[in-house]
Amino acid sequence: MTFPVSPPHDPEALPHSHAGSGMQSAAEPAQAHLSKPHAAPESISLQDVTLARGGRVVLSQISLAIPQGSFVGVLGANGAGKTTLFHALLGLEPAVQGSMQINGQPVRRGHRAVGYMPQMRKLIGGQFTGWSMVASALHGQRWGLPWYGRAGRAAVDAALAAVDAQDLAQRPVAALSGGERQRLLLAQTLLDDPSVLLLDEPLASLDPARMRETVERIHTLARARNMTVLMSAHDINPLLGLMDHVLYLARGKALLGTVDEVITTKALTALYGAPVDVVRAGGRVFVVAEGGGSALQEHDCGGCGAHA
Ligand SMILES: Nc1ncnc2c1ncn2[C@@H]1O[C@H](COP(=O)(O)OP(=O)(O)OP(=O)(O)O)[C@@H](O)[C@H]1O
Repeated sequence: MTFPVSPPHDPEALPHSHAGSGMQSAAEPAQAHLSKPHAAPESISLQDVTLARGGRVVLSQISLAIPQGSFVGVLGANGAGKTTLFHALLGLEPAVQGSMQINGQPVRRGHRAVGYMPQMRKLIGGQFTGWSMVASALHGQRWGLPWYGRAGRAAVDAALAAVDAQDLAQRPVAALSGGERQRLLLAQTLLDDPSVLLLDEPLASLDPARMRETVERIHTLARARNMTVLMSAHDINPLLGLMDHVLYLARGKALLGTVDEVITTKALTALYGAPVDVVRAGGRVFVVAEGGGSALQEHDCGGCGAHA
């Protein structure tokens, strides 16, 4: 997927024409919440939330509600605020204004119901086995706990089994492929049996087949455990057909809805405040800025080749 460059924060108009669609934007704070069969309770909700980094507003007056069990792709150009949003939901970045709840409770640091896979994943502890690497995240601890107790060991075994990684348990992490390490990282996030998973670019550096396999694995796990998943990505295509909703961030605003509601020329042009084309070809979706490649960030050019 390709995204246009997002200019510095400029909270201007978003489309006001989605009434009745279930799509939510910061311009429509009173919009009905996303619908799910059986009226699932809210898993994540934000009211009028503004987030800043380094004294600069990154997301402005965001209001949204995500039902329990939703699988949400979080999309946006570099710097759009995906990681900032995750940090805020983890209680690591206080909101400048507004309120945020997870499972009906105000967000707080160290919430056991929230599993998190960070974006920057240096290979710390590559000398460990897969089992030790997963165990190192028990109860939020990292690296070096010598003894875990019976319950802890069972939790590690269960997490490894959940991601089909028992065969990696005794292998040195340094000798594993990126995709295998990804599975161990996912196992870490499952240790506390979370009801919400925040996954920051878990597909980074995977090949297309591994990307899809990873999304399917996470989707299957999420469905089986009724977990809410927010997964940030730079390419929407591996997520197509599995996401319930897209949360698209641009220019300090957020747009939440189904793929068909959000990933349209009209909706994204309004969100960006600049011409954006959504092109569907061969079962894939591409988002391109008017003027083509030069306006696009290299990192976002998952589909640039198709438009050359
Ligand atoms: N520690 C920091 N101090 C100051 N500004 C920061 C910090 N971290 C991020 N920012 C800024 O906040 C904005 C949002 O960054 P964020 O990391 O949330 O974007 P992102 O959508 O996750 O981007 P990417 O796709 O590149 O990971 C960017 O303009 C970034 O430069």
